[in-house]
Amino acid sequence: MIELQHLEKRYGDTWAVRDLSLVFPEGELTALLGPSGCGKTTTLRMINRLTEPSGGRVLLGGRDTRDFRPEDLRRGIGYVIQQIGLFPHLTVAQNVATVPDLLGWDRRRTARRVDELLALVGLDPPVYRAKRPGELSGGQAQRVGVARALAADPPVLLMDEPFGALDPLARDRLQEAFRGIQQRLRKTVVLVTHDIDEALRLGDRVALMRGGTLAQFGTPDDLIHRPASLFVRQFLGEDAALRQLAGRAAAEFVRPGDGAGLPTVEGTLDARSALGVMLREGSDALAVTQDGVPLGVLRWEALQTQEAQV
Ligand SMILES: Nc1ncnc2c1ncn2[C@@H]1O[C@H](COP(=O)(O)OP(=O)(O)OP(=O)(O)O)[C@@H](O)[C@H]1O
Repeated sequence: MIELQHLEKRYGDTWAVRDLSLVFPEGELTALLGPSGCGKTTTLRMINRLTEPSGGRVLLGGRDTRDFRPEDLRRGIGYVIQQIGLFPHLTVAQNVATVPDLLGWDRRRTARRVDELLALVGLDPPVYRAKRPGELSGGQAQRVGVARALAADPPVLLMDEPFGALDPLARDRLQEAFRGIQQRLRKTVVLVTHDIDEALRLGDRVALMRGGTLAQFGTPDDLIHRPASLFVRQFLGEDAALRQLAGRAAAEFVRPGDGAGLPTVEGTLDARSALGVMLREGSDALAVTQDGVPLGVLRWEALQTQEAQV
C-alpha cells in the first residue's frame, strides 16, 4: 500500500502538487489521470523519490520513504516510462537482468527469471533474448521495459505513460497484455496517463487530478456514474459510458438465450464494437460465441442500462 499524506511540491511560485492525500490500495491498479500539467508525473516521481517533496510525506507499507536510501527504495519499486530507456549496447536479456544483477542474484536464477518474464510479456525467449534494443519495434521495446520493471518482483510498479508512444494497435495489444499480467501478479500499480480510455480500461481505481489537487478518487464506475463535480463530468465527456463499454468484453453482457438467426460476434469483442455491429446490422440483439461455441445472446438493453445511468 502506498499512502500520500498532504504531499506537496512547489517550484518557485508554482505548486505542481498541493496538499495531496491519497491511498493507493495494495494489489490494485490506480490510474493517475488528468489534464496536462496537473501534477501526475510529479506525484509519481515523489513516490520513488526521483523528485523530493516540498512538504508532506509518502508511506510505503507503512514506512516513510525518507527512511530508505533512495537507491534501495528504487530497487524495490518497478518503474516504467514512455521512452523506455533500454541500454542500447546491452541485449534484451541483459536489460531485463539489470536489477537482479544489482542485487547479486546468481546467473542461473537470473537467466530463469529473464526467460519467465519475456514469456510473460509475450516475447518468445529464444527469439528475443539476444536481440539488441535497436532491433525491436516500439511495442516490443515497451514489453521489454515492463519485463525489466518486474524482474526483481517488486510489490510496487510505477508507470508513466507506458503505452503513450505506441501506435493505437500496438497500444491496444500491450494494454491487453498488461491487463492479463496484472490480473495474475496483482502488483500495487500507479499508472500515469492522460488517456481517459486507458484509465477506465485498466484502472481498478482512478485518481483524477486537477491543478495539483485531487478532483475525485474512485472506481471507473464512480467517476462515470457519480462524478463529484462538473469538472469530472466534463473531463470524462458525454460519451464516458461508451468509453467504458470499449474496455469491456461483449461476453460480460451476455444472457442465456438462443441466438439462431442473429448476427454473430465473438465474446472477446469489446462491447462498444458490439454496439456498433447492432447499429450497422439494425438488430437489437446479437448471438455471442466463444471460439465458435454459442455463449448466449447480447441484448441492446444490457448495454443500454450501462449508459442510462450516466
Ligand atoms: N522541474 C520543474 N521545474 C519547474 N516546474 C516544474 C518542474 N516539473 C514540473 N513542473 C511544473 O509542475 C506542474 C506539474 O507538472 P507535471 O509534469 O507533474 O504534470 P503532468 O500532469 O505529469 O503533465 P503532462 O501530462 O503534461 O506530463 C506543471 O505546471 C509543470 O510546469
